[in-house]
Amino acid sequence: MTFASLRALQAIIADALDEIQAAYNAASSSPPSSDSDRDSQFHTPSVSASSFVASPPKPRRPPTPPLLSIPTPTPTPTRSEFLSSPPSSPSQYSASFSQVRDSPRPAPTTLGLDFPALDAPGDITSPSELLSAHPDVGNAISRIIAAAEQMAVTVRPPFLTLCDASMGYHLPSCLRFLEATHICELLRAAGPDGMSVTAIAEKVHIEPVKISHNLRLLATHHILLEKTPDVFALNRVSALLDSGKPFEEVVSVPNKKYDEGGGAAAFIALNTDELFKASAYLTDALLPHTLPEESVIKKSLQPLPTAPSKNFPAASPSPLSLVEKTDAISPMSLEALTPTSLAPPITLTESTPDKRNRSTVALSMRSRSRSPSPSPSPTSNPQPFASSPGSSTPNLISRANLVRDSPISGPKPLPSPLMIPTTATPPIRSPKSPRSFSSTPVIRRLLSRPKLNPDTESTLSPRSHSRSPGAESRSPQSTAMRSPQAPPVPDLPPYLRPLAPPQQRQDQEQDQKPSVPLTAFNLSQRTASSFWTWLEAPGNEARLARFGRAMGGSEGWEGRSEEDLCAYPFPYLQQGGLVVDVGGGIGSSTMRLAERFPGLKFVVQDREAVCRLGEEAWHTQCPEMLESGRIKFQVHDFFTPQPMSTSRPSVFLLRVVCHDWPDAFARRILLQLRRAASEGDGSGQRPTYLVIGDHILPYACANEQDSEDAMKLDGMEGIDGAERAQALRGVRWPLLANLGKASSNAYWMDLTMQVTFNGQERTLPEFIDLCASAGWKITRVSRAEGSLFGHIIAVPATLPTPLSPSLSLGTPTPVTAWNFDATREDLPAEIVARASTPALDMFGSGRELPLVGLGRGGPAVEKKRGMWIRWMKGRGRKEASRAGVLEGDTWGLKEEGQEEGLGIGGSLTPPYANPGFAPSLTGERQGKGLFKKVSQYFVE
Ligand SMILES: C[S@@+](CC[C@H](N)C(=O)[O-])C[C@H]1O[C@@H](n2cnc3c(N)ncnc32)[C@H](O)[C@@H]1O
Repeated sequence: MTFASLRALQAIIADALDEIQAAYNAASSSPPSSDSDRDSQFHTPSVSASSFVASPPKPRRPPTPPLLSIPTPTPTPTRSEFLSSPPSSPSQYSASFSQVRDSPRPAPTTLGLDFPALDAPGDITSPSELLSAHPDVGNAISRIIAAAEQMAVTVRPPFLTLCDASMGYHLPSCLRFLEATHICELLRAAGPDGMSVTAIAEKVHIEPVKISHNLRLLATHHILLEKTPDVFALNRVSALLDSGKPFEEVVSVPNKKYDEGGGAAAFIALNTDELFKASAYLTDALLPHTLPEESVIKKSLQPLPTAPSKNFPAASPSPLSLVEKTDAISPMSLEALTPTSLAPPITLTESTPDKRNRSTVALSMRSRSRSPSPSPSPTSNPQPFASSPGSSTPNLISRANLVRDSPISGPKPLPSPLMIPTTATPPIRSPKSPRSFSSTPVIRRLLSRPKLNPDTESTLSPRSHSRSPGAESRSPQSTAMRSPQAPPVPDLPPYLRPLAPPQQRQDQEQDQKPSVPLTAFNLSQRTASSFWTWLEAPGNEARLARFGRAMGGSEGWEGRSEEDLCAYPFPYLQQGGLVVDVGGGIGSSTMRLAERFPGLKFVVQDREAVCRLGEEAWHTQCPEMLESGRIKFQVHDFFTPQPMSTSRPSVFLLRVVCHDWPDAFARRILLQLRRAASEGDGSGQRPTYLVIGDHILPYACANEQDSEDAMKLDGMEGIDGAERAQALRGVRWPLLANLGKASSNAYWMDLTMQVTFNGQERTLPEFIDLCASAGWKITRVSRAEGSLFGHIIAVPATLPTPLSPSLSLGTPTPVTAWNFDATREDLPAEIVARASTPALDMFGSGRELPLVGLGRGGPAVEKKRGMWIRWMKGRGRKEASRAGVLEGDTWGLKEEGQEEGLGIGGSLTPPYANPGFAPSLTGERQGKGLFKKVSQYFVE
C-alpha cells in the first residue's frame, strides 16, 4: 500500500498544481486589478446577514470516498533522461483518482501569468503575488505542501527525519541571526547578483566563515539563495525580512527598524528571540522535577561541575574550559555561563545614538571594569538583565571576563557599525555575601506589598538566586571575574552585547530567591512576571514596540480576499456602529478594518504602555483617523468591566487574545464582554457581535464522530461553517485530516501560547464550550485558507447561572494567588511566605503537581494539612468570596450550605476526606491557581 499511498500523494500534488496553473492562466487574460475584481472571477460566495445568527445546519459533506485502486507504476526515468528532460508529468496517474477529486481538474493550458518565483524577491502587489493569496489557490497550495511533506517523510529514513526534527532549532537561530544583523538590508542593496560573505563581514564584523555557514543553512531551507559559492542573495522568502531601509539607517536607529513595512520582520524577530527561547524549556516547565528548583538558574550562573554529578557526568567538559581552549566564544559557552535570554538584543534595546558622546558599549565596559562604581541599592533595578531605569544600555557581558585567561587571539575586532553608542554606564555591584531568602530586600518588599495581580507585579528574576557559599571555591574563574583588575574589555560584536556581565549577575543573584518555574517563558527569562509585565519592564522598551509591530505582521494568517473580510459581520452593521478592539495592541487590525469599513467607529483597548505606542504609530501613519475621532485608544484591563456608555458596541473584536489565556482567564474576558453586550431586540436592533480571531485547530486524524448526531452533541448544530471548520477542504486519502505540514503554523502557535502564557489555540468544540461558559453562542465560523486562522462570530446567549462571585460582585480580578496578598494577615505565616513568592502565579495552569510526600509525609505533613484545612474552613472561604478570586465550577464557591470541597469548587474533594490526595488533585480539572499551588506546599 505504500506505493499506492505515494502515488496518491503524487497525484494530489499534480492535481493541485494543475488547478493553480489553470487559475493563473485564466487570470493572465485579464489580470486582477483589485481584490474585488479578482474575487469575482472566482465567484466568492456572498455572505448574508442572516448567516450571522443561528442558522439551520448545512447538508453534510459527502461520504468518504472509497480507497483507491493501486495504479500502475511508471518506469523510472534514467539519470540521463532525468537530466535531459523534465520527468514525465505525474498527472498521468490522476485518472485513477478522478473519483475522489473534489472538482474536475482543469487541463493545463499555455502558461500565462506565472507563479511568483522563489529565487527572486517578489513584489507583493503584483498580480502574480495577489493571485497566490486567493482562497482557491491557497487551498491547492496547502494540498501540495501536505502531500509533499508526507511523501518526504514516508520515503526518508526515519533516523534522518528525527535528526531533522530534533536539530531544526538551528533554523530559528539562523533566522534571528539574519534578521538581527540586518543582512537582508545589505543583500537587497546588493541586488540579484548577491553579496559575498567577505563583503558582508566587512559590514557586520563577524567572521566570514560564520556568516557563510549560517546563511547556507537558510539557503538549504530555501530561505535565502546561495548564488555562487559564498555569495548570497535575497529570494522571495527572505525578502519579507527586509525593512526596506538602508542598512546604515537600521544600524544607527535599530528601534525604528519595524516602523514601516508589513511587520513580518518584527514577527520573525519576536518568534526567534524570546518565544524560541521559551520553547526550549517546554518540558522543564511541565516536568519541574526534571529541573529541580534553582538548579536551572544556578547552572547558568556557575561553571558546570567537573566532578561527577547526577546531572553532569564527569565526561562533560566545563564550558569554561571550552572557552579557554578556543579563540571565540560559542553560544554554548555563553549559555552555560549566563542565563539564556539575558538582555534584549542589541538591535532592539538601545536608544538613538547620542551625537555628543559616541562612546561605545564596549568602551563603557572597559572603564567600568577598571573602576567599578559604587554599588546601588539592591532594589534599585528590579530588572537584572535589562537596562537600569534611565539607562539606555542593557546589562552587558564582558567578553574579556569570559576569556580573561586566554586573550583573544587574532586581530582585534574592528569597532562594529552595529554597535550602539551609549552614554550611560550600567551600575556595577560590589560583591556581597550570600543572604538568606527571606532577609533579602526584594523578598521583604514582596512580603509587604499590597494586593497584586499578575499584570502589575514586579519582576522577580534570576538574580534572585542565592549562590551557595561553596560556589566560589568550586569556581576559581568566578573570583577572577569579579576582580576590579580585570583586563580591558575588547569591543564586542553586536550579537554578544546583550549578555550580562557575570560579575554583575552573580552579585545580583545574591539578593533574591529564585522563582519557582511558572511557564517555559518564565524559566527561559528567569522572571516571575507575566509576559506582558516583562515586556513593559525597563530595558525591554524595544521588545514591547517590536511586539506591537509583530502583531501587524501576523496578518499573513488571515486571508486577504473579500471572502475573508466577509468573515466579519461588519457589512451588516449600521453606519456609525462601534467596534471595540479588545486587547487590540497598537491597532494593526483596526487600521486594516477601518480602511475597509469607513462607516464604522473603532475603539482600541489595551494596556497603557501599548496604547501609548499605538497612538504614536497612528499619529505617524494615519493621523487623520485619530484626529477625526473615528479611532480612539482606551486604556482598559479586559478582566475588568467594560467602560459603559449609553449605546452598546456593535462588535467586540478579540483578535489573538483568547489564545494568550487559559480557559479560566479567557472565560473572564468573555464574561466581561458579555455583560457589556446588547442582546438585540429581535426586531431591527442587532445584538452585539463577538468576533474572535484565532486559529481553530482540527484534529490530525479524521473525526469518526463527524455525524449529525455527534455535531449535535458537540454543540455545533446551527453553527454556520462548523462543518467546514472541522473538515478541511480538499483533504483526501492519504493526506492527514488537518493537511499536516500545510497547517503546521497553527500548531506552532498553539505551542507558543503554551510555553509563553499557559495559553493555547483551541479546537472548535473547545471554543464552543468556552463561549457558552461565558454566555456567548457561536453562530458562524470561517477559516482562512492555508493558515487555519479562523473568525468566530458569536451572539449573546443565556448567561451561565449562578454568576461567579467575582462577576456578580463586580470585582473581576485575574485569578492568581497574588490576590491573596490582600488577606495575608489572616493566613498562616507559611502560606504568606510561600504565597509571596511568584511561585503561586500559575496563570491557571492545569498541569499536574508532583505528589510529593502524599500519604507518606508523616506527622509533619499531617500537621501542615491540618493547618490548611483550618484556614480553608474559616477565613479562606470568606476572603475568597470577598476578593472574588474564585469562580465557576473549578474556581468558584459552592452555594451556601454545600459542604463538599470545603465550599470551594464543586469538583474538589475535601483533603481530609481523602487524605491521600492534595485538594487540587481530585478536581475535575486538576484544580488551579491558588488551591492547587498552596495544596502543593502542604504536601511537600
Ligand atoms: C497577542 S496581542 C494581540 C493584539 C491585537 N489584538 C492584534 O491582533 O494585533 C494581545 C494583546 O493583549 C494585550 N493585553 C494583555 N493583557 C491585557 C489586559 N489585562 N487588558 C488589556 N489588554 C491586555 C497585550 O498588551 C497585547 O497587545
